[in-house]
Amino acid sequence: MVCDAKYCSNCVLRAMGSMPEGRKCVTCIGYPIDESKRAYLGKCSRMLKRLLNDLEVRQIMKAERLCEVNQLPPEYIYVNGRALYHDELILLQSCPNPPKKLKPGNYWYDKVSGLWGKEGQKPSQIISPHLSVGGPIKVDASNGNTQVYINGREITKVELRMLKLAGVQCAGNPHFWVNEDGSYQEEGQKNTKGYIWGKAGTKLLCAVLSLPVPSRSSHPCGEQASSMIGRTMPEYLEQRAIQKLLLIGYNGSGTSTIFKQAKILYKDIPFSEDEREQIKLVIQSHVYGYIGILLEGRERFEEESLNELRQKQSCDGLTPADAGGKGEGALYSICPRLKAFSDWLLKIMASGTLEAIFPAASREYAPLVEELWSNPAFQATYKRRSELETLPSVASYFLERAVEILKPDYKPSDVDILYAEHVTSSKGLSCVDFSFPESAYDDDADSGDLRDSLLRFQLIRLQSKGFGENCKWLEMFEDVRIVIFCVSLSDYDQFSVDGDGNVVNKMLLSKKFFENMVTHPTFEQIDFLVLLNKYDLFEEKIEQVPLGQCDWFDDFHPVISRNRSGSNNANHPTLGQLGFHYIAVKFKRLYAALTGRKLYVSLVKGLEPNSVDAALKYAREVINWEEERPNLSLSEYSIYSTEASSFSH
Ligand SMILES: Nc1nc2c(ncn2[C@@H]2O[C@H](COP(=O)(O)OP(=O)(O)OP(=O)(O)O)[C@@H](O)[C@H]2O)c(=O)[nH]1
Ligand SMILES: [Mg+2]
Repeated sequence: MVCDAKYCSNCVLRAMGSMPEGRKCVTCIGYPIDESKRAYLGKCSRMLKRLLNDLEVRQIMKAERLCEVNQLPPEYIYVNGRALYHDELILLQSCPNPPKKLKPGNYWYDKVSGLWGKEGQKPSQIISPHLSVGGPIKVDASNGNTQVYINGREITKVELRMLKLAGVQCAGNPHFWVNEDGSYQEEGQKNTKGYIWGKAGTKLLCAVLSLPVPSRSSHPCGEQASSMIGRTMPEYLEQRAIQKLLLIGYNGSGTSTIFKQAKILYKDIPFSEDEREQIKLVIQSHVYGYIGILLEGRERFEEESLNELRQKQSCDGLTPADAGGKGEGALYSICPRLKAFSDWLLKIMASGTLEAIFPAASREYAPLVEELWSNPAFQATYKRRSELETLPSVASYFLERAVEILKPDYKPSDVDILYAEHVTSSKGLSCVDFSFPESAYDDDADSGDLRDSLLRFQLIRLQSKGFGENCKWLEMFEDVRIVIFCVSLSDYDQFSVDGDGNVVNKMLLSKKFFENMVTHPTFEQIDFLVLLNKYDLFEEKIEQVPLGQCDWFDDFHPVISRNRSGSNNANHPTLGQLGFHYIAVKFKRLYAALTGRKLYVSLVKGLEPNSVDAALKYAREVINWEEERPNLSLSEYSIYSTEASSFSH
């Protein structure tokens, strides 16, 4: 702790004596510690644990942390440009919500709101307000250049971005007065204009932007999804910066599926009770929607078969009355009660208010759905569901269990949630933080594995629909460690309408989006990992539909061995494997041509947990390689500094 001496396990106890101040040579006792070692205070080494019993270790570590001489010297802490006095430091450390991991250095503190940060940097935390410590805050405390002010401090770009996204009017260089609860007003005015952290979305934004939000103790009822971030972890883990992974992809590429998989894989409670209740309603309204599509189809089939019947009759010279209007057309006809239900449902769907009928609908109509499901006309329609273009392919998964799902006491399973569409986030932005669980099977090196299990990651999913014309607000993701770009392999024969109203191949739309992203200035220095997703569908499809359906792939001429018969033999790759490698190379070449850099590519089956797990671990590897490069020359100390790691390139 003091002199950097190192001892072998035979001498260590003799050299340190009874350790009244923790680990120090006998001659160093009474002297302050080396500040660069402060982070190790109270964290016992393995060697000492071997030499002493549990109780002894605990006592020594406690002494090391708490003894007078090992405490932070107040004169090393500057707040708003002035060194602290002893009492001020005590006040700061003993307040209900103290700065985390206080180290010697220069800090700024906004006493009104409690915002706290390192001098020249954006806020890192919101601590207890109104503490009388340090000098008055300076305008340039955080080195902002936005001409927008909070409590006399010019705020940073990232804070301004957050304010704008949170809906705070920032035109005309305003000076805001922000209180500890987030209520704000313009300077010189009396009215509170709103609450900065009031909306759930704002907390999420702050999490993504690495900006602090008020701690739960000051907001006992403000339990939000994102306020879990950084709070469920033991404090020592927070010493490391969170590694952000940005997950993007063209519509339907599978980003929300991968996001949900990550939650299911890595969170003890992937979805809270509240979330499940919400998701249940979404799933139920989808199922009503699918039933509506089938009912619409039923009307069409009924009409078609009636028309056919009429044609046949007029050919035979009969009038409809002669035939009695019955016959084949009846296959698709339903009784008046079900017809009334059908009319009602189709009307609700047409008016776009399907979601509004919940949760009342599940109580009222569950028995009718049951009756409908066992109705022959409905079943006949269900058999022809592949003819209904608007029915998504996941519909069958839910429709098979429609009766159960539409009951009021239905509880969605994780797999239901995985398959359900549009349950991730309404705003197109969602994030989840996690650590890879320690695994006994993973690697041989146990310490490496442990280290990895302590690393924190944040997966941020951004829906492509939310991107503005020029992707301006992508800037807020400048500190992500990797961009995971998801592509649906099965899109190569699909078409969609682009922004200009043209019908374009979806793989080409994905490619265009990829080009826009990799050349975006924000991502200039950031690695990309392309996930070629939906490999399960692709494998099947490529056997039926040539890859050349997409113009970009028109030079795919695989050499197919005669006896490939779908085997996984490396000498006889399947058509699916050949196609995957071909497309991977296409993306790699495109990326190299645009950026001159190396692209990482991986194959994924989004609906299979193991596959997503492997893909995200691959992303972690890429980050690790990247990290080892610039950090080789830095001292051990910098590993623990949250600033040094990601922003050095
Ligand atoms: N068969 C198969 N289906 C998948 C796979 N990954 C995703 N899907 C399905 O593809 C559909 C679209 O996936 P999403 O995860 O919603 O895609 P998205 O990127 O969120 O797209 P948007 O919701 O349009 O933004 C869903 O019905 C998924 O269940 C996969 O690997 N295999
Ligand atoms: Mg989706």
